[in-house]
Amino acid sequence: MERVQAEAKRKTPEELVMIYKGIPYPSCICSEETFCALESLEAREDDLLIVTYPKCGTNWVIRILHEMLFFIGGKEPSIDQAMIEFGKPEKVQALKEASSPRVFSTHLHYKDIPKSFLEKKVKTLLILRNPKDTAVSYFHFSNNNPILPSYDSWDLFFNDYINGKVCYGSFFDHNSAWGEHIDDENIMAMTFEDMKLDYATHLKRISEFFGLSLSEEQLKEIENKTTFKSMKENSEGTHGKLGNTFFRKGEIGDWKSLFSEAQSKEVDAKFEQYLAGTKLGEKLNYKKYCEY
Ligand SMILES: Nc1ncnc2c1ncn2[C@@H]1O[C@H](COP(=O)(O)OS(=O)(=O)O)[C@@H](OP(=O)(O)O)[C@H]1O
Repeated sequence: MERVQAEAKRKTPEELVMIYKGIPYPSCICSEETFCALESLEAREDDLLIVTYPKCGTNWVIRILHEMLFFIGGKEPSIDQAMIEFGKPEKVQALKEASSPRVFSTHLHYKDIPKSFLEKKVKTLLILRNPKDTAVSYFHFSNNNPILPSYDSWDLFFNDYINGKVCYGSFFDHNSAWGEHIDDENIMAMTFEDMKLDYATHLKRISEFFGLSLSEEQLKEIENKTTFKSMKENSEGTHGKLGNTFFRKGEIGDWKSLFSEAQSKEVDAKFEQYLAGTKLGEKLNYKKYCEY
């Protein structure tokens, strides 16, 4: 990872981004070759898939599933914790050979998920977060992670975010396309906010969804190990020098520290256009978390 970051520091902001099938990605860790190789990744019925738009709680849920599988099988899944789309094309071979159960995570839009995952109806946990906190988290992450273009101001970032020009494209496109599948039998959607406010209940729902039978004591232990505080304390070990960047505040409502009223209204308008009246929109509980 340090080599990748050193390489990133030599690139111009434009060079840090590559476009694949119309969507921008961080060029230091994504490539067309890897995307092509992923198309031949065969899913297995016992795979576990986590889907998120960036900054919605991916690392939190990956850790949860690793801890759960540790209790079930006595060892953690062999796959590294990066998104399936990150890395060199050879890495896809390692994913193919990894022993079951495999925990995969991705920020890909629905249309770009390897087809086999859809055909095999792999159990998929979709983690959602309100678009305003997601934006603020993404802004800080972009300015602290050399592989992403950095921004001289929040306003400049906001402009790219609202126009879908950040890596992984538009939050609203991503959410509305996944939202069409929210009732698929193999998909369970859960919000960052619900997890924060009623963690024990949602931890149990995750274990039940994936058919992982855990005792109350085991769930309690997982809960304690995966609090924000605990994950932040261990973040240097799990995420190296970027640990503090991955585990920044872990709060609901931090968007109020940066959004202007006009920016808030712009996001409200996008929500109305893309998600209001949909099941996913309802799940986001937009009024509660995003009212200015
Ligand atoms: N355990 C726990 N509890 C509460 N919040 C947590 C937890 N773990 C991660 N986080 C917060 O999730 C945000 C990072 O999201 P991702 O892991 O999806 O980031 S990434 O897309 O993979 O870079 C980022 O949000 P912000 O703090 O708002 O920036 C993290 O702090």
